Amino acid sequence: MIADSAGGQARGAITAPLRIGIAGLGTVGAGLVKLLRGNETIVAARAGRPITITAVAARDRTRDRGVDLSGLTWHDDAAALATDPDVDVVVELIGGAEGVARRLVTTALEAGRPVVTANKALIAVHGAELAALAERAGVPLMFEAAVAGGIPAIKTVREGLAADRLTRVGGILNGTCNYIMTAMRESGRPFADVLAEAQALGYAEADPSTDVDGIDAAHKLAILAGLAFGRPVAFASVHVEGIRGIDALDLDFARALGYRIKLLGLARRRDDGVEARVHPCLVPEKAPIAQVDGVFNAVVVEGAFVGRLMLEGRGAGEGPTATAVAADLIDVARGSAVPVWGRSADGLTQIEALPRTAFHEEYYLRLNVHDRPGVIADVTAVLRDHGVSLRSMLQHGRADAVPQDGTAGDPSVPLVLVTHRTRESAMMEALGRIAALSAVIGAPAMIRIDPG
Ligand SMILES: NC(=O)C1=CN([C@@H]2O[C@H](COP(=O)(O)OP(=O)(O)OC[C@H]3O[C@@H](n4cnc5c(N)ncnc54)[C@H](O)[C@@H]3O)[C@@H](O)[C@H]2O)C=CC1
Ligand SMILES: N[C@@H](CC=O)C(=O)O
Ligand code: NA
Repeated sequence: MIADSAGGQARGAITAPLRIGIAGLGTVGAGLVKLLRGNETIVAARAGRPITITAVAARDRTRDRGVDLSGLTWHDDAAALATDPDVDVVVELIGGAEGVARRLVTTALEAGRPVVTANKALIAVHGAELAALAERAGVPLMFEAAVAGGIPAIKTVREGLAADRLTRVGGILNGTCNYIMTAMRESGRPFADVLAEAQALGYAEADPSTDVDGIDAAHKLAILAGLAFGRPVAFASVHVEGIRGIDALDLDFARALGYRIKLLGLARRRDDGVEARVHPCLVPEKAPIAQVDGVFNAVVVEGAFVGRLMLEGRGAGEGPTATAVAADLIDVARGSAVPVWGRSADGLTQIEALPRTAFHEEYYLRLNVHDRPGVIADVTAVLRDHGVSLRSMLQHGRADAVPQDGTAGDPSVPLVLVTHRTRESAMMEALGRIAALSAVIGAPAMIRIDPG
């Protein structure tokens, strides 16, 4: 139940504006100002009262953000929004699991102020303690924008599917990575160029390595898994790999084999625990998720009664993300309140995800090998020794193949192998031995295969 702090009046009779203070006026913050002004009448009708901005905080007071901030209180210290008497709800759009964002959200909840945030890092890492704080104060902590931008992912998993026993959740959870890999596949443009474009479009995190190293997707996956399985997932236990290791060759081979490569978040309930992981996957090109391109995200959920569903929409950018923040504000204005993890935070323990040695997948392997007799026999012998059986193999002499060891006539060629399902522990051991073979140059590339 929301206390009077969300407007100071009894439910049903609320007409006074909901006064909000926004910390962070970057892509999302400026987008929120534009949306609340552009859709003022719609928002007020749906919220049951106007939502007005009274105060803001950001790093640079002088920057032109394309929005009029005159008449608003400016705080140089964002944390001051938590105690500003003209602010009913604190909107945190700064980012980061620590620092000023954490301080602001903590202080606001302790002061009995509802909080709306887009900060997945903060919720993924500190969501358990923040949920307890919010519950103790009797105020909502909302974060729809934190997962998959404009897709109502939180609401779907936590509320729409509240009655079911969910068994799987995940999908394409990072717009920047999907944008980069789509552009590399479609136009062969270099990684760095496309990343710069994603940054200019406002898709990337302040430190874009958070995107390309898979951490942002892992934050979102941990949140979704926590909601789906009823307890927060210990973020450090999520297995995370990003897209830096994906070579243009892998995109070409994936196409030749009838797949596309996507950075996926996968959380599954198993009899022996919960898997929570983010890594690139080959998915069959005909699978619906393989068609989700560019900045679009896909959230896939499976439940015992509901079966499988997939939501698709823009996962990053000003408009979609601002829409999600504003929807949370409308919920706060109406007085609706749902516990952070869908159940009481009292005594909630965290889930430790299973280690990668427990994964069980099909694998795509790409080796760079000396093109000489016996190489394939050596590689397949190692796989056989570790109980890994092969489904298919591709070896292409490439026009650009060049000798790598200085010996003319013994050029390197890529060798691609696709395995049947096998335990990752066996695959890790086999790959260690394959990498040590004299005919194998450099580290093998390994990408898991998912049915999509
Ligand atoms: N950009 C996007 O598409 C999406 C972003 N998010 C999340 O929304 C949040 C904001 O992201 P963006 O708007 O993209 O970031 P941004 O980098 O464009 O904007 C951040 C804002 O915070 C301000 N700021 C930074 N440090 C500050 C400090 N110490 N004190 C006061 N203000 C400070 C900056 O001045 C800037 O106005 C992050 O948590 C991000 O993960 C969530 C979904 C999508
Ligand atoms: N950097 C993120 C922004 C949205 O969460 C992404 O690219 O998905
Ligand atoms: Na969302």
